[in-house]
Amino acid sequence: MGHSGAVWDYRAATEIIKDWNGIDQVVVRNPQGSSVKVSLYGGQITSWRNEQGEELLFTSSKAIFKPPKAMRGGISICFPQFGNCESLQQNAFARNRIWTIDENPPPLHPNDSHGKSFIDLLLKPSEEDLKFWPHSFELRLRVAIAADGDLVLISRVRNINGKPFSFSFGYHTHLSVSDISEVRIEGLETLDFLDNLRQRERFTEQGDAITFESEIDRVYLSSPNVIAVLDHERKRTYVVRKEGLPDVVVWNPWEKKSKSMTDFGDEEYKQMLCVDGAAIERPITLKPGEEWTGRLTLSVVPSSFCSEHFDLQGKSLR
Ligand SMILES: O=P(O)(O)OC[C@H]1O[C@H](O)[C@H](O)[C@@H](O)[C@@H]1O
Repeated sequence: MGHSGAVWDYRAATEIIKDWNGIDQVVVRNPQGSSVKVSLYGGQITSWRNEQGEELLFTSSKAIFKPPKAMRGGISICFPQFGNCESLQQNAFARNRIWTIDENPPPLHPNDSHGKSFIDLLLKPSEEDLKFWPHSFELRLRVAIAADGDLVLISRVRNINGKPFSFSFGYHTHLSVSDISEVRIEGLETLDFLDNLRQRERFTEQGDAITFESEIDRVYLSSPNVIAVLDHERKRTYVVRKEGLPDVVVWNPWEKKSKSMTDFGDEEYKQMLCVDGAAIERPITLKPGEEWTGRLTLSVVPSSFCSEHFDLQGKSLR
């Protein structure tokens, strides 16, 4: 769809296409040509491209585009649980449900206006969902592509239940990298983390920036709101800004685990790094009628913008 006249009309900036299973997928473009795709299956972000049309998120060549699993790649919305617990499937279940387009969402905070290229999605629990997670909620997701190409995700969870409930949440984000051994994360140094590879034992990060030479699956706790993922080979840096999401999960399955995953190529761990803004250690509790908001903004900047300058670029989270 094109747009008519001088005014950028967000309806014209969105296009509905069918995804791999005939499920609707919304493509949102900004006037500069950056785009994001979101599937109504899981509210999963399946693509984020810059003005040059370059894909910025990783998707496995072996991804299985079929419910009931989430597609291996992009960004999946993990709610009401990020991680494992006995009653629910790992990282489930919002990412395995069909969402709807929210034509008339309650207004967002005025600071949450990111131009006019956006779409709003909504998930409510089915009767079946309520049997194993008996808490009525509304989960809203705003997906926006800002004028500068930033990808903005705003999730809102509202308790429409008679009783309080608690949940964890995560944006399970697969970044596309040139070579994992050339990548480092800045912003997590000296933090405490739970090591999922060692029964969630708590450790303190020692070194400088985080680099990769083996499998990693950690929940960094109470992290700063801005984190940088530097890709030396591509000379570009992902800047992750978050709000309401104190924790960061860092995951790479490395060689051995990759080989055991049916929906992931044996060598693909080299081109992927998951850096997930999340709320895990302290679950969010909502009383009846209360609402929680979790915001994530992803930007890509040339690596020549060194990390100390991130806060000087005039980019705030909102
Ligand atoms: O296979 P998935 O359910 O998408 O999970 C993939 C990974 O997600 C998170 O990063 C968890 O910390 C990992 O333990 C998990 O293996």
